[in-house]
Amino acid sequence: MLELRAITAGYHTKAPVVRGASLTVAPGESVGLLGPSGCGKSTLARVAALLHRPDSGTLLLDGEPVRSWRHRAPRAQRTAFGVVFQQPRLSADPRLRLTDLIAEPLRATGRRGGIEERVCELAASVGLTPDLLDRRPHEVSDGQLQRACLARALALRPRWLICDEMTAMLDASTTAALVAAVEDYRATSGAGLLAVGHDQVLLDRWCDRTIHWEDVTGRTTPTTGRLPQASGRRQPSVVPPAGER
Ligand SMILES: Nc1ncnc2c1ncn2[C@@H]1O[C@H](COP(=O)(O)OP(=O)(O)OP(=O)(O)O)[C@@H](O)[C@H]1O
Repeated sequence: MLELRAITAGYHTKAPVVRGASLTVAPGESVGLLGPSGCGKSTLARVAALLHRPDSGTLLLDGEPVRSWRHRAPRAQRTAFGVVFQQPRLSADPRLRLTDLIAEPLRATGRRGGIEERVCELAASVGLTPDLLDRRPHEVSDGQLQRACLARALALRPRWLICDEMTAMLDASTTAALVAAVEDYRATSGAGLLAVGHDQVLLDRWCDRTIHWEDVTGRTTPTTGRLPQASGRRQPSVVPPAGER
């Protein structure tokens, strides 16, 4: 269980951007987090992934309070998370070939043997063809680079996936392919998912439940279900609804 309780966090202690946020993701559950731009979703997602220390509040991982963040967190906790961000070009070292980008977590955790095979397996799981693996980030499209970033996030077989607007820059078919790759991984691993985004249609179709920022900060109860017709936004037919996968 991943539990955030009354988290307050930000970049200046006198002016936190997240105040008293609480949410829970059960093992194997997929939760969508919706909210307007700038409300603090990414900050909260970074707290959940142990990448940003909160000013106050509690993060419980399988019932154990997390006491350290970033490199100070125990390896077993750090590697329990796979994180994919919105902008792959900001999270990929431009000097690395995609094969080395995907292998980064394997090398960082001291794996010696079988790295090449594991990279090939991961690349295939996200739909990256072998010819792309020798290229550097500037030689591939945003969608191809995001596939590599997802493969990197899956490299250590995380128990929790945090996807922070993973598909915001991508077209419908690449979005569908990435969501399918995440769901295939979750189906075999039982990993839980926190998917942050602006697109309620996508999150409703992808996740078991969708929570709104106001709910996370404590005023109403979580919601599920479909976007009202009045929104006027089309549902991307390429992403099967939760429950039909
Ligand atoms: N590293 C940082 N230093 C200072 N302020 C920051 C930093 N990162 C984000 N902020 C500020 O914190 C607030 C919340 O940002 P955050 O990225 O968490 O919001 P968000 O809901 O994810 O937004 P979006 O949907 O546009 O990505 C914003 O006002 C932003 O300007």
